[in-house]
Amino acid sequence: MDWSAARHLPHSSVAPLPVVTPRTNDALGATLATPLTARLAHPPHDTAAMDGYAVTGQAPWQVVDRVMAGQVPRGPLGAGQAVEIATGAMVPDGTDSVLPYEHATRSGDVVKGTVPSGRHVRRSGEEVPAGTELAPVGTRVTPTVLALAASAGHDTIAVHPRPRVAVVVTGDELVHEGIPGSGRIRDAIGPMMPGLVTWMGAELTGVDHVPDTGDALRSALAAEADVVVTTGASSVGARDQLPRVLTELSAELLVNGVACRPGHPQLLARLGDRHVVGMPGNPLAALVAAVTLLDPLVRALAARPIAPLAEAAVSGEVTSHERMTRLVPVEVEAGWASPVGRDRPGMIWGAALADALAVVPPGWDGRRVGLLPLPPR
Ligand SMILES: Nc1nc2c(c(=O)[nH]1)N[C@H]1C(S)=C(S)[C@@H](COP(=O)(O)OP(=O)(O)OC[C@H]3O[C@@H](n4cnc5c(N)ncnc54)[C@H](O)[C@@H]3O)O[C@H]1N2
Ligand code: MOO
Repeated sequence: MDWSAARHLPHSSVAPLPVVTPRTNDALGATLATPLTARLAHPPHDTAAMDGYAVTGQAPWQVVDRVMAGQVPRGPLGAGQAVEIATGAMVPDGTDSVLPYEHATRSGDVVKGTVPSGRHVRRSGEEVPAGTELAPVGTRVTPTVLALAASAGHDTIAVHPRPRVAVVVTGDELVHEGIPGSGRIRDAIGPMMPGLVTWMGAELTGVDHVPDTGDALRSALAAEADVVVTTGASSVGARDQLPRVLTELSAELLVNGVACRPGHPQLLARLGDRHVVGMPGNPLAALVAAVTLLDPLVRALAARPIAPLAEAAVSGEVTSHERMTRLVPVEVEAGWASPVGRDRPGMIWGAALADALAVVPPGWDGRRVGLLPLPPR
């Protein structure tokens, strides 16, 4: 399948996860499924914007009370009266303005000073009338959206949750610490995935290492998750079990091979209510599959749109392939993309020094490239 078609496929073929209503504070990273509206006005009552005196009528004023934050004034303010007041405290009915301490002269219970009418009083609903739509459906719940939801009175919010992603690393040759012995290599993809999955906005349920057998892969695919990502075992070798196991499980193959370099043997399959992303074992090829299929899948499940590609002019040597889209690790600076090299499929070195993967389609005109961002360096 064409690279761009593969990247866009999750948005036409995969429905968002069902709506849930977690406690507001637990909804970080999810996507609003209903518009966020103000359940209360902001400010909720007339409040002082400065520490000083709430006053009404002409100076001098008689100080009759004191209202600190969270307290309710005992009664309305009459002409010639003042109450000492804290920023954010509720002003008494009848308050005209707040005279800041800096502009006030007090002797005993009498205060003097000048303040224009209406100054330093925030009126109820002046910033947000109750019922206002604050954020539309599809908004990602960021830390500031959480703050907004809480201040608007929401104890729970309706969201599409962050997809749960389980990572399954195959490869009998892999070791996870020390210097590998003959025939063995260090696992590079297992360490890459947690940060990548979290950066994409999904929730990692775990990274499992399984032997290269059909049985092990089959039971790993049953992980409790919305998406199971496998690495390795995707090609046509004697121990490359994934295509066979998916056929045995009657999985529906949505993408089976993508016309890109590296990362050709990547796949996307539906298995009941879960999805499987099969990533090649070569580490750069795995990264390509993660940004080509996994990131759009996570977004589709989370009801978020696919990210539009930024563009850059190219400085340095980049060649296109006659049939395949090439994905080339580049540094990006001031609108220019420069290849960093060290980009053979088995090497993760170049990608580790890159800001993005440049998208070089077949028949590229040699001018601008699309950029798939990598996690910030
Ligand atoms: N006859 C063919 N052979 C291959 C083809 C093909 O079309 N016909 N495609 C090649 C391409 S392209 C790729 S990419 C790989 C994909 O292979 P698999 O996904 O089956 O992965 P493995 O065979 O298990 O491993 C490939 C390579 O990557 C190393 N590897 C695996 N896992 C890790 C890891 N977690 N960390 C670091 N390195 C890893 C592994 O040792 C192999 O060197 O197939 C080609 N072959
Ligand atoms: O897809 Mo493979 O990455 O070219 O080695």
